[in-house]
Amino acid sequence: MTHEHHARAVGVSRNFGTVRALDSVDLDVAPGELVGLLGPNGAGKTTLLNLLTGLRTPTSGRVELFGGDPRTPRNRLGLGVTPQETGLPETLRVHEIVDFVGRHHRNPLPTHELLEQFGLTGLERRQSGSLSGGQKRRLTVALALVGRPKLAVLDEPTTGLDVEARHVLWEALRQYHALGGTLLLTSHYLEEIEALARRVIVVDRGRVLADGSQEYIKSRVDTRTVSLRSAALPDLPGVVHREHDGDRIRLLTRDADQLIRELVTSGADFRDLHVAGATLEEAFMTLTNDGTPTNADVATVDRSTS
Ligand SMILES: Nc1ncnc2c1ncn2[C@@H]1O[C@H](COP(=O)(O)OP(=O)(O)OP(=O)(O)O)[C@@H](O)[C@H]1O
Repeated sequence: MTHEHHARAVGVSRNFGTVRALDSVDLDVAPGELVGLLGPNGAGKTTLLNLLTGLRTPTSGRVELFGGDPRTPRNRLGLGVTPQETGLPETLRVHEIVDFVGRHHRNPLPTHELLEQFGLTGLERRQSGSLSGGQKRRLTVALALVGRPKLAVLDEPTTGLDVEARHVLWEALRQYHALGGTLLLTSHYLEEIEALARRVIVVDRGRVLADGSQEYIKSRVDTRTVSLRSAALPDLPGVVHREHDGDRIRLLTRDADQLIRELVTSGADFRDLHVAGATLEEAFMTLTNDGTPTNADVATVDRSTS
């Protein structure tokens, strides 16, 4: 049976005691989409994935998986999931774990093929307890795809991976998508969403702030980056976010013209001035906060050190 949406939330809210984790969220994921869910810590991303995959129920509103109730086992057959945290049986070998999970599916991917895709070839006979953190993470994401799911829901699939391992995983996910798979993933790495997702959904404080193509998200915020070199720059009005890399300073602002006027009248010594449009990361920062540190800052640090 085909459905217009693989996953859908209609007016969904979820409370945990007095915390409103999700507040009237509407979301749909159509077959073949590759959707990135972005949001700072505590935004509600995991809660949303848990509702869509049937691990939790909404306080109000409706969720659908393949057109039905996500808690009905039949509706979950086409679903592959990697939660934020997973445990693997430590004494089982890698191939035993993949074979075991694969046997729950009608048409599993051959184990060697899956391990090759995820850069795990050669580790078949290793006990999972002896794998590195990054190898374990790749294995748990691979397990979500072993059954050739129609929809894969991955909560921060690359957290803890080094740059090389992250790229291997991206390639595996791209391959899954190219073969018709639908992907909904969260990430703290904005460059990851930028590299992978066609559609981006920005969530904060339980609400969807923006939903659309990367270009749309960027255009939602009329933000510019003013980049310059200066040994000492005073605080300037109209700066949404400020970042230092040696003497290179990046100022995020909604009004570059005004900021440059302020810069000149401040009398600060500066050189090598550039003005550029918003990257997805900058759009995200502007949408979700006005200067307080968020995961976007973490992602920036990660990029600069990688
Ligand atoms: N089981 C729970 N009991 C109480 N509060 C919860 C529970 N699960 C989530 N919350 C709260 O709901 C809000 C949303 O949490 P959620 O885990 O969905 O955010 P997130 O966007 O996935 O965050 P992160 O990026 O840190 O993983 C937070 O305020 C969190 O503390």
